[in-house]
Amino acid sequence: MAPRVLISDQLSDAAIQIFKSRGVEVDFRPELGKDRDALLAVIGLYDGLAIRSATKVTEKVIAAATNLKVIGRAGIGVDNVDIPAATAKGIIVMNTPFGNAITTAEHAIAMMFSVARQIPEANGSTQAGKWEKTRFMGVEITGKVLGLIGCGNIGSIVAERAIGLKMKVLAYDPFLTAERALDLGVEKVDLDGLLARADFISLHTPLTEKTRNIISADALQKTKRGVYLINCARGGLVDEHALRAALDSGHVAGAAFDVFVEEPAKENVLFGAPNMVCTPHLGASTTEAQENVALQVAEQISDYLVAGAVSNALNMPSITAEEAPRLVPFVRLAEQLGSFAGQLTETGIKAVRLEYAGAVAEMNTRALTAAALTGVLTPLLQTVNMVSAPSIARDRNIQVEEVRRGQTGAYETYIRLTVVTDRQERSVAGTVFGDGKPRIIQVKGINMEAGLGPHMVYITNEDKPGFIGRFGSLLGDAGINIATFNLGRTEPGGDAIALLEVDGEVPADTLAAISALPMVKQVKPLRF
Ligand SMILES: NC(=O)c1ccc[n+]([C@@H]2O[C@H](COP(=O)([O-])OP(=O)(O)OC[C@H]3O[C@@H](n4cnc5c(N)ncnc54)[C@H](O)[C@@H]3O)[C@@H](O)[C@H]2O)c1
Ligand SMILES: O=C(O)CC[C@@H](O)C(=O)O
Repeated sequence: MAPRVLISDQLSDAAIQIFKSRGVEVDFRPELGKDRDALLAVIGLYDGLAIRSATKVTEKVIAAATNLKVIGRAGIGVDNVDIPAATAKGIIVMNTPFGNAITTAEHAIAMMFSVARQIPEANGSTQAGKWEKTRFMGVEITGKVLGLIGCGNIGSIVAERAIGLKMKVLAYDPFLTAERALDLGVEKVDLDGLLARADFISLHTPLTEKTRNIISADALQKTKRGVYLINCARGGLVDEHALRAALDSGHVAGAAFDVFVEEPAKENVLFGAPNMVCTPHLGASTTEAQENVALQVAEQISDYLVAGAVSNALNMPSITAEEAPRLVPFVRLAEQLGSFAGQLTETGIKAVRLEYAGAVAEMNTRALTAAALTGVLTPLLQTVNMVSAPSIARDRNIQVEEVRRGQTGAYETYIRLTVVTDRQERSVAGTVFGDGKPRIIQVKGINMEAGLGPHMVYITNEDKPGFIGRFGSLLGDAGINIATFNLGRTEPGGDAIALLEVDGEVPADTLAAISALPMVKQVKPLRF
């Protein structure tokens, strides 16, 4: 059945064409972004959801989204999506991090000129027939200092444009490296240094607990008298009440805001302040940017739903469309190894260690580790997948370790998974053969070779004569057919293991009878 996607915000037509051309069924219902109850009523029908900023994907929406696999944000900010809730439910959240960056940077520059020359007010006054030539005295930006708070995708484009306009650019961004600052031609400074020196300040960070009110009343006091403030990033980065006071007192000469604490901003403390320029979150609103983000989001959602490729996900490692087909058998192997160990683990897990050797060490091991953790956790939890497993492991303080090395043994590819509990370490290793099928090749360091089917039985026993015959009779008496039988042992007469595929579920009394055989140490039915 073709996957179904809902577009619940205004998105360029380009997205619809892409979905259709990829064989994805698409419903374009932008009215649902503003009607939560209507969205709740239908969201259960969809595998994918494409949004901009109007749709609020809350915990409640996610709880109702029983089939949803992916949420794609045509844009950058994902503050309208409850990512922890989506992650916990195994839903991928993607954005399009570059598609509207130039457009938004241009908006910030346009806002800087607008406020420096009071263009909106001068426009209103002129068209009202007032011709107030002496009222609108502006400032030049040439030679002025622009302070950027946040110098990522958009901030760095603003920096390039501002340098082209002959401004001196300072940047405060804890994640900006000295090399990148040098490349961009900006001076990396601390926040207080920026506040003290900037003639214009432009914000380009996400809204986080660290950046909320980064421009507070206190920060405003540290700025130069006559400073201009531009915010085309997120409402909440600036304390709006403190800014209003600073505009009224004339300490801040002007401010240009595209974003507000509450949106849509129908009323706001900043409205009507002296030299305040406002736009209704138009930063990304150009034909070019909207086409870019719509195309990108539709491609990303389709790639995931149709081919399993993951790009620009905020809660899952990326998997390219090219690598997806090669990765799939290893994802299956990693998940099976995890599931094998997870089903045998009965006490709290302290750590999971993954060793990748040979060609698989060069693959996307983050994705494989996510698959292995899914396998480990699935027997313990109701719903877990590659999206939610790493965060569940983190929440439960399970230490996850990855080791990668070249080929060491006979197998071209080799993955060993070890689960560490308070009581013991249990490891299981596997490979993928040329037929693309995963095989188990080692359990507890004992070599063997077994494929995994839906019903398996795992036995540890002493390597003594008579075990196979008695064990086979017990299964035969219960009417259970053996499909495959694989054995391994440390040494003749030492520890032995048996891994069988059977054609149905083994009844509990048969398992009990097997477990009562004198040489048997452990019997465990496994499901895959
Ligand atoms: N107005 C609009 O329509 C519009 C359009 C696109 C993006 N945006 C917003 O613009 C902002 C920037 O987007 P981007 O694509 O450049 O993001 P980005 O992730 O590329 O850059 C953000 C930068 O902020 C920095 N940063 C994080 N925490 C910081 C802190 N405490 N102090 C200083 N810097 C910090 C990061 O290191 C990063 O370099 C986002 O909030 C995004 O949602 C708005
Ligand atoms: O979709 C929009 O118009 C705004 C997008 C912008 O806020 C973003 O974060 O990408």
